[in-house]
Amino acid sequence: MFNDTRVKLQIWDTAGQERFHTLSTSYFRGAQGFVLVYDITNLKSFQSITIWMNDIYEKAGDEVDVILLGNKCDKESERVVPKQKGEKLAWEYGMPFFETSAKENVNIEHAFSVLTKEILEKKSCVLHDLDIVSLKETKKRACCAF
Ligand SMILES: Nc1nc2c(ncn2[C@@H]2O[C@H](COP(=O)(O)OP(=O)(O)OP(=O)(O)O)[C@@H](O)[C@H]2O)c(=O)[nH]1
Repeated sequence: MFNDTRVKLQIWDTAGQERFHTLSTSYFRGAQGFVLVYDITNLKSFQSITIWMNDIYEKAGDEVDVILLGNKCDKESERVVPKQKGEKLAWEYGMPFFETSAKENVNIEHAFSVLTKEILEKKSCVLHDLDIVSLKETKKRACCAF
């Protein structure tokens, strides 16, 4: 629930396709938000984030909302990606960042709430803009009719 509005999320998991970098463009088309997840115990997964960001910008546009998650934060002893590196990367792209643990349910709900809120805020902005456009158009038509 956001401001008394019930929101239904439709979440698509890439189900391993990302390993071959063969994600169908239908994953990007029409998506309003992206959750980019790396594994804090796997450097390669962190390094791939930049490639995915470029893909998202290219295929979904730079207006789309993205959040970055460093998952498996319960495995502190196996960590190879410092938290600051995740924070810095997220800062460079201007996106929210959280370390999460899907296993221990750390920050998962919060992360999705933040993404949902960003999407909703953007949507209400667009609707507001559309209102302004249609108002202007109505006025113009009225003017021409005289
Ligand atoms: N310790 C720990 N293990 C996790 C966490 N999240 C996922 N795992 C484990 O990591 C492995 C991979 O998890 P998946 O959810 O299949 O990861 P994925 O990247 O979505 O895998 P694909 O769907 O094949 O792309 C599984 O063994 C999970 O149990 C976490 O937060 N902590």
